[in-house]
Amino acid sequence: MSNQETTLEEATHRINQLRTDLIEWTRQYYVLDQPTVEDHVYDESYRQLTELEQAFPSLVTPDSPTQRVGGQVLPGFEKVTHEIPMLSLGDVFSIEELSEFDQRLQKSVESEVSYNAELKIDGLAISLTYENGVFIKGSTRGDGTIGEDITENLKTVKSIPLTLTEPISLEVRGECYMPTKAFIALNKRREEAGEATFANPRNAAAGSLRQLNTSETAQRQLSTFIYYLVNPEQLNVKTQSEALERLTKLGFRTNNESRVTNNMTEISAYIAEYQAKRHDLSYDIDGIVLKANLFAIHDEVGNTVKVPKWAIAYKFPPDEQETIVLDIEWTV
Ligand SMILES: NC(=O)c1cc2c(=O)c3cc(F)ccc3oc2nc1N
Repeated sequence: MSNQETTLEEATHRINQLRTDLIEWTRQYYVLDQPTVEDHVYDESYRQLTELEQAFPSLVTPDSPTQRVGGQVLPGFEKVTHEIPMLSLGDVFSIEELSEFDQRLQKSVESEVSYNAELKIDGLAISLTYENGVFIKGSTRGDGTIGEDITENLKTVKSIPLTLTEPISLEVRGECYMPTKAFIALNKRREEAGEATFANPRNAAAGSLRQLNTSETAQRQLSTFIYYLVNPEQLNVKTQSEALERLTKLGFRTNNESRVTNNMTEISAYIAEYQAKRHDLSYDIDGIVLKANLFAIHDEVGNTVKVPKWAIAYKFPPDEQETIVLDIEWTV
């Protein structure tokens, strides 16, 4: 075999090994929050992969970790139509209103309604589409029907898998957010650079995803929690709690603070627990989301034009910490 072929074969073998390692290490660090290798080990492998791909461009694949860095400056964002509208959640602001929602829903269906209770992440709603297990499109909610194609920016978000653990085609939805630590560091950098700071992590995440310079997005340390499987029957999943388990197995980052609750007592306890824990979390939440756990109930009660009738968001009252910050800003 000529020298070139041998190195091509070696390169193929070496690239596959590096890619497998880097994809697994990325998943452990960014999806599971359980890194197993030191940064310098990751960086050295990444450097070798980049070098080999530059020497053998034909060996680059869409799921290679090197495809995440962005580095393009986009002319703008294409529009995307959501085949299935991306709705918003109805809001309630008290346990009484929540109880009324629960009673209304219990009355409109025969079976006992149990809810999957989830933290309401304060970020930006996104939709991710995969074809045969490969990430092909990501978009914002927009007005629920028309969103913006931000695929290139979402590729830089390391908790978003570029390939799934199974070669299936599906759409999922979730929240893209900026962790509190990343938000504080970003605002510090911006302040030092004499740039305007972001008011909160949600605005920072939105601003980061709307960057036309994708390498800027790549530096914003965004993360995700995926919470919605658009076609659960496709995967033969019957409840929201099962859907979250399935999404995790497929390689998505899901929030593991969610819990099935069977009555208002358990719901109130969950709300009290996370209202107390709110500032110990590494990300902002602005409430709790309750979803009828059984998908059969979703089909039975359906949606209004704007919101699902099988889910509700309970918003936390603004806590003193936020009001103090507002006062300081106001006086300044
Ligand atoms: N911010 C959130 O953490 C969060 C948001 C939504 C939604 O916006 C949402 C909107 C729908 F039409 C249906 C289900 C949903 O479930 C959701 N679940 C969540 N955990």
